[in-house]
Amino acid sequence: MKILIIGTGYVGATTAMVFAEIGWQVTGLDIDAGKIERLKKGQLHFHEPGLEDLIAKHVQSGRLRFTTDKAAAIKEHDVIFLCVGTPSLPDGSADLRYVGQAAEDIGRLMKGYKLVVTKSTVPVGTQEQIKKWIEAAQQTAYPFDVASNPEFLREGKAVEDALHPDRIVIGTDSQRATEQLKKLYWSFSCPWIVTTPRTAELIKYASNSFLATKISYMNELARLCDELEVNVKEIAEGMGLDPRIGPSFLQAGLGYGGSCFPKDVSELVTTSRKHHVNLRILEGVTEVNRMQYAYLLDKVRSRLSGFAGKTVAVLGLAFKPDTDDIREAPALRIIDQLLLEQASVQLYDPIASLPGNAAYQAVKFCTSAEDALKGADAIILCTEWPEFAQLDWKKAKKLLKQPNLFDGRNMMDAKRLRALGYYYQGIGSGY
Ligand SMILES: NC(=O)C1=CN([C@@H]2O[C@H](COP(=O)(O)OP(=O)(O)OC[C@H]3O[C@@H](n4cnc5c(N)ncnc54)[C@H](O)[C@@H]3O)[C@@H](O)[C@H]2O)C=CC1
Ligand SMILES: O=C(O)[C@H]1O[C@H](OP(=O)(O)OP(=O)(O)OC[C@H]2O[C@@H](n3ccc(=O)[nH]c3=O)[C@H](O)[C@@H]2O)[C@H](O)[C@@H](O)[C@@H]1O
Repeated sequence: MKILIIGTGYVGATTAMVFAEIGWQVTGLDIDAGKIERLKKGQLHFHEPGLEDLIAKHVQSGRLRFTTDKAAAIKEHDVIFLCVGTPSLPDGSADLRYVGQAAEDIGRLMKGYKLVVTKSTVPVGTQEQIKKWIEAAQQTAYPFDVASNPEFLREGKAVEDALHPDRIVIGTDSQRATEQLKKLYWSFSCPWIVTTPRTAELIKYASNSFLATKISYMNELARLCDELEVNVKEIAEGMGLDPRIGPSFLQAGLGYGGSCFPKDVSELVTTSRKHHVNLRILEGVTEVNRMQYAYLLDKVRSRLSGFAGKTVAVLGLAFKPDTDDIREAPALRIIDQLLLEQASVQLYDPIASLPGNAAYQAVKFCTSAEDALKGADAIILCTEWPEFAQLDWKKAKKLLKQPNLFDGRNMMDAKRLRALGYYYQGIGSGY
């Protein structure tokens, strides 16, 4: 079986690598010619640890190739994975325009049987819609099957997650599709869930939304911790030792960002409303997350008695470490608000960069953390890059106008920084 991956972003490029790594012949197709040109040379168009080396390895071995030629690619491959984006529409629901275009291409250009597998995160019922799109575009009624195969990888850990998944979820009504997918994933020994397309689609949204719920729960609790002079990190540790709770996703901070949690929670809430079900917990999760950055900014504003004329060093821009992805990054909201309130912003991130639009012209983008700290009245730590923990904070203090450190990721040792003379505040750092 030859595999075609439509969409070579984070998920598509990683999926292409995985199938090449386990021995299949794989082609990546994208409408973005720039991305494809780079991938053909074994170069990645985003930062993801370890991925570029593996892609280069398989481009060189000939097992992995990339193209923009839809017609040839769709004709030549029997198994097609959809890995295109599904961003949010203004009403919060998922924009299926790219999925629709890819399905339409497949229907129009197929010349024999195809198995069409959706890895993109799509609302419940989308497999039925994909079937309709393909049928509507077909000139000849070639047979095909559809299957949902949601992806659970994390950015920054994509290689490890995709090569060693916790589970493989397949949603299809077709026995032939199930057998083909089992063959494709031959080397994986993790648990399998084979179910209906709708169940598979909902498993993905329910998983992301639950993880987002854990985060918002801890963030709300962190606010209480601040009032009670209790440290939320110790609360998380104490809770996490209960195996029914588990230690992961209990880190309070600036809230969740990224291309998935915000859009997926919002899609699930929107879909539920259409079905006259109010997911009140998830509405609360969204609301807590929406205001979490403001909770930290309030602390900074009050310490500085307002932002006008003040210099603020923002450390970290990416929505989390080990990625250059800034989609829905809390740091962006913080910068927007600081600029609105006429602060001077000095920003440093080891990898991520700001969007090129005029709104950010006023931000001084620095080449090191030390550079960003020079003359600052306060530091806001937005992403827990390990290099920030390793900074010489004693020396750094001399660069600052005022030693105010606001740790939006609770990553620093509060006691040590206070002993060095910093005014230190985390989120729920309590005492
Ligand atoms: N980024 C992540 O960590 C994860 C993302 N997902 C889901 O996977 C999907 C893809 O996400 P990303 O990889 O982050 O998106 P992305 O934006 O990085 O990549 C999507 C790619 O699809 C291409 N594309 C769009 N329309 C196309 C078409 N008609 N034909 C060929 N290529 C086309 C775009 O040019 C782009 O390169 C989304 O539904 C997302 O929710 C799921 C799990 C993890
Ligand atoms: O559907 C997706 O796209 C993916 O979304 C998340 O992965 P990702 O967004 O890459 O990153 P996470 O590690 O989950 O972090 C998301 C956000 O939550 C924040 N977070 C995470 C954990 C925590 O305890 N506290 C917390 O604030 C992070 O800082 C980050 O902003 C899920 O973890 C993946 O399983 C899923 O496949």
